[in-house]
Amino acid sequence: MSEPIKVAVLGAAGRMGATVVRAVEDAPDLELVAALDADGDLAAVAAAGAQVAVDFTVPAVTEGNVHALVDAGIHVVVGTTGWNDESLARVRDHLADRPGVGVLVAPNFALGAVLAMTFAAKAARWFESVEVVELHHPNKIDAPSGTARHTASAVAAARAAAGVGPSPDATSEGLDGARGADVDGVRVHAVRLRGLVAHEEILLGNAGEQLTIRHDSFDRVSFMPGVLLGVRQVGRRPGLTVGLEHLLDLA
Ligand SMILES: NC(=O)C1=CN([C@@H]2O[C@H](COP(=O)(O)OP(=O)(O)OC[C@H]3O[C@@H](n4cnc5c(N)ncnc54)[C@H](OP(=O)(O)O)[C@@H]3O)[C@@H](O)[C@H]2O)C=CC1
Ligand SMILES: O=C(O)C1=N[C@H](C(=O)O)C[C@H](O)C1
Repeated sequence: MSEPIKVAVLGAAGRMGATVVRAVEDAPDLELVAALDADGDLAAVAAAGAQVAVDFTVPAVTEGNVHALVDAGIHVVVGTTGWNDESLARVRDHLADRPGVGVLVAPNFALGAVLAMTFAAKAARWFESVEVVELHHPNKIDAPSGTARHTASAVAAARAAAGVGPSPDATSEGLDGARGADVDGVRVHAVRLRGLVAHEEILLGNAGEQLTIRHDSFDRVSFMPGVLLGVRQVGRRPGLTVGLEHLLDLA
């Protein structure tokens, strides 16, 4: 058997980070060499000989972590949300100067969530109306979720490519926020409720019919197969990859 991949986890005391630490420790082909939290020194990741770092921290620090790790020649798997076109472009530019280094940014590592997004994008051109509802635990700091943003963008791109116009909406008065956030022209609604983990519904409507695509993560272990797939593959994918769908042959 070949040498195990040396892995560091950033945000290791968090809900996701702690789950990733356990998953890496349980994987015979991976070796946990560093586990850092907010008070940790990023230099410890390179000092420990990490080949791949997994980032589940907070939107305010994740981009800085990625740039520092890329400088150190360490591949990065990022689950932290809050990324946008500009921050992704900065990482893509940085990687152009570091050939051989791979970064995977995925808003959702649950296989079912990736499939739900893919199915929604495929269905979107055939329906007059599409809206996205995401439902999460109330400790989540960003809204709407990274998954919902990624889904809405994919739906919008698929509709634009097919020449389908915006969902009909006669709303001309009401309270601010009642129609949710506008992501590339697709309405996205965020629910925060004690007891939930991570859930998403894509509602697609035509006259006389509705298709609902729903995914539920009941436990954070649901994200682990995708995270470990990313850890195993990121070193073989130089440059920036956005979305787990690219590793699943679904893009
Ligand atoms: N891609 C995916 O599949 C998934 C993505 N997520 C995303 O992952 C992120 C984390 O979620 P979750 O685990 O629930 O959040 P938590 O708040 O539980 O965890 C975040 C952790 O990061 C730590 N942290 C803050 N700053 C730093 C830093 N500079 N270096 C290292 N660690 C730091 C925090 O420490 P402290 O509390 O001390 O500040 C905390 O322990 C979110 O953006 C969430 O949206 C979540 C689930 C799945
Ligand atoms: O914060 C969470 O919990 C989650 N965050 C990700 C997101 O914002 O999409 C993924 C999943 O929904 C869980």
